[in-house]
Amino acid sequence: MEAFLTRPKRKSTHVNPTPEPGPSLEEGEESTEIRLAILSSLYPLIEQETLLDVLLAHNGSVSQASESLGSFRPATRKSAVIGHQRSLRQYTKPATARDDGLPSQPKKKAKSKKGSTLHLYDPEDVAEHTPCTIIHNFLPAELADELLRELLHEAKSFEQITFKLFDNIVSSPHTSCLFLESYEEIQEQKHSYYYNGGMLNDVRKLTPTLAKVKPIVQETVNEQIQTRIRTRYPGGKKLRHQPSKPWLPNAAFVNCYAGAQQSVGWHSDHLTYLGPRAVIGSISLGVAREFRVRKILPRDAETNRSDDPDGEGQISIHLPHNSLLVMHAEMQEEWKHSISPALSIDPHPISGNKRINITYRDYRPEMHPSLTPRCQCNIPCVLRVVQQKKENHGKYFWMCYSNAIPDKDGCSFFRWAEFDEEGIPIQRTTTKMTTEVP
Ligand SMILES: O=C(O)CCC(=O)C(=O)O
Ligand SMILES: [Fe+2]
Repeated sequence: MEAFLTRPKRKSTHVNPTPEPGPSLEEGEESTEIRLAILSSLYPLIEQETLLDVLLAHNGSVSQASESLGSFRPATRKSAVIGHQRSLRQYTKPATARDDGLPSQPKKKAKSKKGSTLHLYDPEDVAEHTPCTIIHNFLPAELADELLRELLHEAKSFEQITFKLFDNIVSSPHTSCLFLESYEEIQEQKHSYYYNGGMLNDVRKLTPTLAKVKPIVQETVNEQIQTRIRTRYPGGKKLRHQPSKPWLPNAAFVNCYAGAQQSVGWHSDHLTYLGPRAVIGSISLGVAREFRVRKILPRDAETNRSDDPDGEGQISIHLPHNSLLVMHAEMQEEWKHSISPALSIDPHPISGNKRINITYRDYRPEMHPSLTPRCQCNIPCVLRVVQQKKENHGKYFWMCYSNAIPDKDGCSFFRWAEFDEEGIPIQRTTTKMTTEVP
């Protein structure tokens, strides 16, 4: 443990958080997230909420938390096997009048209390309690199997994404690869787009089946966006900074989780190239795994408490083979997600112990790195949003990326990012620069 924390440089340390191009660490929260990730990589069988509690009990000291966890082995842990269907509709539907004329039971609000995990299987529950919608049996069965076979073949040569964490080079505990539509876009991607401070070496052309499935995802996601706006958003109106124009997926980021222990830590996906209020269409194939989400509630600077501790628990959405999960426009700014390690999995007839995930993404032309600010390191900045602090909550900002580049220490560049109603960046000629991160 100490060796891990203090060793000056280490080739590939296995750690749990933020691979790319999806995830982004939250501002000012890096240390907690990263410390949690380190603990999580050391104790993969202990729930992240428990690890967080232990970490907080030791004032954020990983080594002390690790010491007290040293002999800890969870006595019992809920089975990770995907099984029964539990619906929350009984709690959330308005109660009907009683036959005996007595007043109806008050409507119970299902909450995900801090420290507990609410397991959701039913699409109506998912839409009600999370910023996602799920569609089961999304593709014709044969097409889903064809896509799975094709991507299992591709995944044989996928690599773990490595990035810099303090002075260590660490790698994500699963493999992935980015697929684009044309060779021009691949070249462009390899030479202009930065992720965690570096560029992607392995970018491939969409496979025939990824290309065939793309318009199906596009149509469904656009329908789902409209339904979401109509049924869930205030006044039935799109969110501020959410584009009105249709969602056009032009990239597919494919993840492969080989075995129960492969995972991805808590993160929000980078908005740098997707822009504000990004929507993502995510297909799951092969082994069913748990997708966990939790809302980031702003905290009071003095008490470090949120207004609604009952809203902070984890929600687990079960993602079976051939399901489409739409992460809606409120997701990346306000929630975090993860694929937690599982104790056990049900093998899939085609993929064995593997799960393939495809996230179709709309890399927006107005977010091209040639149009976004560069910091003093001459590298395009990363776009982030204030998630935790009440002050400036929801505001976007650009900051230096290169802290994540091996052998580079980065600079203190910071600039508020402004967007119009449609989420298009507003270019300013004069810029305010400060070293203070909100
Ligand atoms: O595997 C999944 O379902 C999620 C992957 C993810 O969060 C990402 O690629 O950003
Ligand atoms: Fe993600």
